[in-house]
Amino acid sequence: MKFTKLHGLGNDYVYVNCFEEDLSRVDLPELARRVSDRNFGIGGDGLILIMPSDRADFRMRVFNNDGSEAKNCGNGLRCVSKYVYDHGLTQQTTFTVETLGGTVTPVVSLGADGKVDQVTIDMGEPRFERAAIPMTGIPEEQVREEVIEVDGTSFTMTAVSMGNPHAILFVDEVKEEDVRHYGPMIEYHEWFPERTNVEFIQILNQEEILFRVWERGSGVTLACGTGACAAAVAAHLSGKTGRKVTVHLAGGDLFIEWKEADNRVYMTGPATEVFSGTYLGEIPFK
Ligand SMILES: N[C@@H](CCC[C@H](N)C(=O)O)C(=O)O
Repeated sequence: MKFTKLHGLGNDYVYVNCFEEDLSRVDLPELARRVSDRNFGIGGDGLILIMPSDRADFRMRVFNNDGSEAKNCGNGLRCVSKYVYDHGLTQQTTFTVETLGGTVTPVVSLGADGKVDQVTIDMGEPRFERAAIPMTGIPEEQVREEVIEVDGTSFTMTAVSMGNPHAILFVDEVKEEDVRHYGPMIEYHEWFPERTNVEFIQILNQEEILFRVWERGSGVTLACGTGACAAAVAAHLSGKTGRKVTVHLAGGDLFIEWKEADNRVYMTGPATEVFSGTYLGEIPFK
């Protein structure tokens, strides 16, 4: 199986071009676990398939490194955009990509070498109702600056769906050890029937947020695009930032704008291709 390794600010996935590779008989969750393994596989935060779509120009499927399938992935979308343009699957600098969370429209900007450098993506409208996250409780109610208690510690949390669930925790100081300790407890908290991504954010000023993430199904990663969008939305809702912010992630910066005119969230950031190769490990069939 041919693959390409790309990352968005260090959020790295193994990408397979399914216009060329037929994975229809493959056990995809198991393949994701195998290729993601950093010792026995290729290594990555998960597996992303670039596929034909019958309703958009392309389709993206995302599997976390535990094999669970996610509805959306911001860094993945930027990398898919880079891949399809740089590898000649499209000549257009804007196109549509179908995900389980809806269809999005990336716009790529080219560097001096004619390859994709930055990608801006209309990530759609954020959702706040408990039913949309999903969270237990009254379906139409929103969770805004609510207290969640884990292991004797209280966090102020706002829940946002960007096609996938995000628990945004406002903290005075982002600490790596807290992400590793409390992240998994909140991911599996009984309030979240489909688990959740967990973001720890520290507001630096009206235009900047410091951000660390515990991703559902992948653990600590260096960046999360949908998480950065959700963090920008939650911070603005609480009156802590404006509508345009720079989010400082462990792997670098993303620029996020939640536009008032259309209520949609726009994410801009880089995508990087690192290497490609042939996976010689055993392919698990269904
Ligand atoms: N890294 C991603 C999100 C990947 C999926 C997530 N772990 C989930 O299960 O929802 C991003 O950049 O958005």
